[in-house]
Amino acid sequence: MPSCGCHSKMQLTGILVNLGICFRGKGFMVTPQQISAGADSVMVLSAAKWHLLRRSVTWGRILLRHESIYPPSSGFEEEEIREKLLAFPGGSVDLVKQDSGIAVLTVNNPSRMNAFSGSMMVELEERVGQLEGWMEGKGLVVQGAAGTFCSGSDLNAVRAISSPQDGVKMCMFMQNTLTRLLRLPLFSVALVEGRALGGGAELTTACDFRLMSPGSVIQFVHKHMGLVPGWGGATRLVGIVGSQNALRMLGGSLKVDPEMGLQTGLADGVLEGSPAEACAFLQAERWLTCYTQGPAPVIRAIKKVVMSGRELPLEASLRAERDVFGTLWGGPANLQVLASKTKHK
Ligand SMILES: CC[C@@H](C(=O)O)C(=O)SCCNC(=O)CCNC(=O)[C@H](O)C(C)(C)COP(=O)(O)OP(=O)(O)OC[C@H]1O[C@@H](n2cnc3c(N)ncnc32)[C@H](O)[C@@H]1OP(=O)(O)O
Repeated sequence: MPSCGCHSKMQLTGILVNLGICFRGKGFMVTPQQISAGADSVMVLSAAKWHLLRRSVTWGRILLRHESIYPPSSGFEEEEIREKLLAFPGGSVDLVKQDSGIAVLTVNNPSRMNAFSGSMMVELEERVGQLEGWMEGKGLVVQGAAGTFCSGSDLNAVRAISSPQDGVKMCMFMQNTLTRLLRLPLFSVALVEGRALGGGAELTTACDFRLMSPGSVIQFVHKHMGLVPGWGGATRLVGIVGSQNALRMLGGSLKVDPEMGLQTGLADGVLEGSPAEACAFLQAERWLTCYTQGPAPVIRAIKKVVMSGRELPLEASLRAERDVFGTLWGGPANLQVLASKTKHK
């Protein structure tokens, strides 16, 4: 059992406090004040608790601190990959943060059916970083420009990044970015118009929800490319539609239309007909607003606790839920409601 010497206790506790995770319980808790006073009240942890706690700290650090899912030891040198991708310019990924707390992220490369050039992959990571720092954010609509969603990687870039090593590096870069996108503490919806192909289909799975317009298609064309999803789309698809439907969609490279999307659960809603292109975004924004009405801290906390339930082992998730709860109990939103006549019609 690791001797939980004072230094490591302080180190561990420091990590917990740094993560804003303060456990309360029998002898098990140190307050930030105690830490600054050189706490020695952190009890020696049992081996099992030490392992569990370390894992939950690791989990918590990755979930809450936007850390990379690939450490440098896995060959993921983010700066090196970024430089390689910037060698393939074209298009843009645009972000508008609205006062309503709902942001709009647009994959903008219409001459290429919104295919991701290398520089757009870098821009996507930068936009996700901006959203991670947007404390007022409650919702996000991800869309494509010019009435179509995204046709995956730019094939010109794909042909140029053809070595397995570079392909895997691009894969890790996009997996990391899309995982952080999905973990944003806000409700995200992919507004699918036209086609979402290949990596574009994978991008839809990195949002909490998907809304499809009439005639739109989500298609995992990877098999036709001699590939499997590489941006994390297969992993997320299984969680969304289940393994059988995932096998069908990937193995059959099925063209998922709005009807099949609703049947399988890949689509959470279908937009109304023409002039769809005129108000598709407004419909999506209105749909999202049903879930993002309310104080930003509460909306963001809801996403955090659901994310913990989705990704963490039971006890770590319960602890994360408790800590998020602790940030709201007795907070402004809670006290304001308690001060009024509380009735939920
Ligand atoms: C991990 C997955 C990831 C990867 O492996 O790296 C991928 O996503 S691989 C790419 C997967 N995507 C595709 O294979 C889609 C290829 N494109 C098409 O099938 C069709 O273009 C379309 C999307 C079905 C649209 O067809 P259509 O309406 O007939 O329009 P065009 O074909 O004429 O396209 C207009 C214009 O756009 C260019 N284009 C379209 N998609 C891409 C792309 N992915 N990369 C680069 N360029 C693309 C297309 O070449 C046309 O350009 P011009 O020929 O210059 O007019």
